[in-house]
Amino acid sequence: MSDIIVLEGVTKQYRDAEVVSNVSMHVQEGEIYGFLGPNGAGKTTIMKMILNLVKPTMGNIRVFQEPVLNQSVAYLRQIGSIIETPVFYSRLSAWENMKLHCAYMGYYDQKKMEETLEMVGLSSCRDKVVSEFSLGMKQRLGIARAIVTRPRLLILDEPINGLDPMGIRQIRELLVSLRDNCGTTILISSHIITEIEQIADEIGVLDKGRLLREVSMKEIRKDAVQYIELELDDVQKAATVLDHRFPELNFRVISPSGLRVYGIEDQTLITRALVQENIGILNMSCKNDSLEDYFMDTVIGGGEHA
Ligand SMILES: Nc1ncnc2c1ncn2[C@@H]1O[C@H](COP(=O)(O)OP(=O)(O)OP(=O)(O)O)[C@@H](O)[C@H]1O
Repeated sequence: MSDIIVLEGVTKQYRDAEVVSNVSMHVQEGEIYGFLGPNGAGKTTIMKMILNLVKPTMGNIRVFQEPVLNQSVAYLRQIGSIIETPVFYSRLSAWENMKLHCAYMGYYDQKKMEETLEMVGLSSCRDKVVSEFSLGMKQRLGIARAIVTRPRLLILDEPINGLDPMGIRQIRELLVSLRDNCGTTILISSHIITEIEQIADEIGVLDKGRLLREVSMKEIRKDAVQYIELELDDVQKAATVLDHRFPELNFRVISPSGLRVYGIEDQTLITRALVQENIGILNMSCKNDSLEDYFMDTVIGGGEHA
């Protein structure tokens, strides 16, 4: 697979603030690349630079193997995007907005437009004016507009903002199907890490403008640590008991009622000890480290540069 987006040593400075610092990243053709980072990490700024909406202060960006600065507008015809909140002609209907967008992109395919509105669940509201749309409906329309031309590359900044659980699931399935059936490459940011975990092939973790990690989901799953999570009626007492009885045990209190025990095969030893001390076990489950754990460890641990 070839790289469809490459950033080399990209920095963006606004006055005296460096909001993106020396970022190098690679998005391969046909993959879903999940962009994670706390508020203000620089995700939107990087997406804007890829779309040539903002110029980098330093460094190189190549899209489809060509430097962005040398590209003609034609390269934008191969990209669908949502950056921040999508904006529409609010007095026009969903259908009219789609038509205008297609005309602007030099693409008119009525069947595809109908199919796309169906894919995002908006067929029944196609003639409604956008000013009467809810936030979630506008978000769906933004996604429809981004994918109607079946672009080679999709850049989606927080596309599931404001969607209800069914909408989130529909969009998740839609993105996976675009990757699997149309070979679309997708760069997506979201604060809903569990959603990214379900669809991404590669992850980039950004914090304070620096790319801390670039890693495949396969790699994250391979290294995922197994642990037992216990919900208890007295976590502090449980921690004292475990400390005394099993001095070598690796465990961590994670919330006022939760405790995690790592690297243990026989959980009965622990549960028996807790029950003997009259500690109530409200819930117990065996889990793997999630992408959220990886993200928290990377950002809070201030992981090394990718
Ligand atoms: N035009 C601008 N002028 C000055 N500073 C800016 C400008 N645009 C963004 N910034 C700053 O750049 C930093 C990164 O912003 P950016 O929107 O890229 O972050 P983000 O990771 O997308 O955040 P969020 O998850 O909150 O959307 C922020 O500190 C922001 O205030």
